[in-house]
Amino acid sequence: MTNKDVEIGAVLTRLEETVAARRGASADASYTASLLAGGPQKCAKKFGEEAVEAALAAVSGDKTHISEEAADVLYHLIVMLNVSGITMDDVARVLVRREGVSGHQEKASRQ
Ligand SMILES: N=c1c2ncn([C@@H]3O[C@H](COP(=O)(O)OP(=O)(O)OP(=O)(O)O)[C@@H](O)[C@H]3O)c2ncn1[C@@H]1O[C@H](COP(=O)(O)O)[C@@H](O)[C@H]1O
Repeated sequence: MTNKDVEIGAVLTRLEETVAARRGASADASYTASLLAGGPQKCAKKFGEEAVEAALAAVSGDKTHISEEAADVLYHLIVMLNVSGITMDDVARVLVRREGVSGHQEKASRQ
């Protein structure tokens, strides 16, 4: 495995492409296809469960467990975004817009 193979942007892009390619695949052969077939509700439920599991892992302090649960969260986030018609580029654009804006500053601007 090279450094480029594990570069987070490249990994997430490959995962997003794999998830998109599973649309319409057999739910028996593909776990992703089974989630997508369940629609936004099923994907959101699964994402929520994985997010809670990651939070519990963070409290445990076990670094391997945290990394594994975080990977589950990212996978389920990408599935949930796909079923909602949102791309990672859409999310990236929001993050870029926020760059340099403190959370405190952003919150104050809403009040
Ligand atoms: N990255 C992942 C990935 N991370 C987690 N998971 C699955 O997410 C599920 C996590 O849910 P749980 O821990 O609650 O396990 P579970 O109880 O078996 O799940 P449920 O029956 O409750 O849905 C497990 O089944 C994991 O295998 C993933 N499944 C697939 N991928 C990627 O998606 C690709 C395509 O997978 P398929 O669609 O299955 O071909 C794979 O090659 C991987 O790259």
